[in-house]
Amino acid sequence: MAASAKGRLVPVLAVAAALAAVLLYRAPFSKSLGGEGCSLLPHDHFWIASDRVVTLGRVGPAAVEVKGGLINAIAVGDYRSFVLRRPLLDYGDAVIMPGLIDVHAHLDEPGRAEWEGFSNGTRAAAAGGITTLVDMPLNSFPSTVSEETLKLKLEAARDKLYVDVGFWGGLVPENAFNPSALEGLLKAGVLGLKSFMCPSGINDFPMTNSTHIEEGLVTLAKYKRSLLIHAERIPEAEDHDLQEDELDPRSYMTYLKSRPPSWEEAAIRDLQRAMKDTELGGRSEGAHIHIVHLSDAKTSLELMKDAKRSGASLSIETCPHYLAFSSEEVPDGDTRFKCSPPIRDDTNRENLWKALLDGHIDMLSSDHSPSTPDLKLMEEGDFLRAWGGISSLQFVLPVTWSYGRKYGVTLNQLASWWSERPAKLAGQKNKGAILPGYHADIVVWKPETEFQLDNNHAIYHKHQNISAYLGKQLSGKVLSTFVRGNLVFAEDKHANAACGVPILAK
Ligand SMILES: NC(=O)N[C@H]1NC(=O)NC1=O
Ligand SMILES: [Zn+2]
Ligand SMILES: [Zn+2]
Repeated sequence: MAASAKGRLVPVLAVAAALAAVLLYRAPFSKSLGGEGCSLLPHDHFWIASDRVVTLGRVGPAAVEVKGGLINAIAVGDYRSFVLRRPLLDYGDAVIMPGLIDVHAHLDEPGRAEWEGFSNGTRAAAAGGITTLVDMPLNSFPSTVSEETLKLKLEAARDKLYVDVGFWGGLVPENAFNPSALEGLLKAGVLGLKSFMCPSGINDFPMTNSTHIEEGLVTLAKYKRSLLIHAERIPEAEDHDLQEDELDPRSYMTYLKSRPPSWEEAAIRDLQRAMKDTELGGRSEGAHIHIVHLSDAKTSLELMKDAKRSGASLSIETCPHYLAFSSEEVPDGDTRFKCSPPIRDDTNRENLWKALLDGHIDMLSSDHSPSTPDLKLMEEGDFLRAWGGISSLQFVLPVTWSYGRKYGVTLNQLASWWSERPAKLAGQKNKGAILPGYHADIVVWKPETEFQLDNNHAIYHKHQNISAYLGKQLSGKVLSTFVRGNLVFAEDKHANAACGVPILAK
């Protein structure tokens, strides 16, 4: 009777309730683990449920039916009183949320697999509840700037992906004025393009100016794809108040002053025409500009708010390290915190949170950009010469949650910043939410579980000691990660086979 009462809520349950043969797993479910191959579960059709399922804009008890890699049905309400025909993974009060989509990660393969690589990087992603990531076109060698180099990426990725991976291509001076080369790259399947407005630190990925960008956008408009921009530019009349002999390269302040907010501001000002071009009726209507890793929460942000108000197709991301850390707390010589644009002061950090909560910053990404430890120059602690990039991929969920609790961050906001909006940016129509018909890309996690991120913690990065988060106390443990219905990570174990797929735009 109880089941039929619930049947009013979700009719599918009335059908399920009539069927016998209940198989119930209660997580943790060690005995059920050990599936061969792609999934730690030996099932293709099952239900997962908990008291906190993030779906349909709400959080509450629900059961999610997974069938053939897709979400088949969602039954909201007191699922424990239902009788379900298929195996049910009952996660109790853990959170069931759409898997995270990280639109900004550097996996560095081919060419620099010793920095990270597809296998380690996607295992770290799975362990962190990330079910899709989009790889940046630089830091691998060669950079992904042509149809041919995309092919090399795909070859290098074969059989190494534990989560699904898409690819951004590079917009560089060599292809920016060559629409047929760009079309070749877009047709080959990159989800969009990425360019730098300052030196990237990678020789075969030169910077573009605003003219290159305006031209590239015209081609992107035809394909309705996005241009991601690293927006920092060295202003022409840089009045360096830094005297060479005053520089202490171990001081974080030296590094901070060497890349002031005016660099971000100069780039955004340069982009004003390009942003205008994306408006309805503009030269590049249909294209979209996405500013990666915003650090300056002041003038750069205000300029972009204006552009959005005028109708530009524009989105903004920031990264957990800009929300978690402030320049005041970066220890001198600790180059694990070096990234560009730099982590700024505490007031700026507060303003970034405010902009995110107010909806002016649209989404989050990791900008996971590790290197080998030697390039971090940890012994010298030289901020000016060390590799700039924060290693963080596995920890973005607990970091966002742990540092966001003070600001009252909700699970729905996490799902919007980490799944729904990134899916849209990457053009993934069936990812980014728990909804019928969508890919069963799901993270199950316990927000309340605290852990110390120390050397005893299983870290799947190639070089765990370069992560800026090491030593931090975090809250939020990932229990299970599903990619298209495959249980790819559970109980600190990965599935045997890497069954993530490359995502190519059509
Ligand atoms: N090349 C590269 O990964 N650069 C990244 N690192 C960083 O800190 N900011 C970036 O853009
Ligand atoms: Zn960048
Ligand atoms: Zn980056």
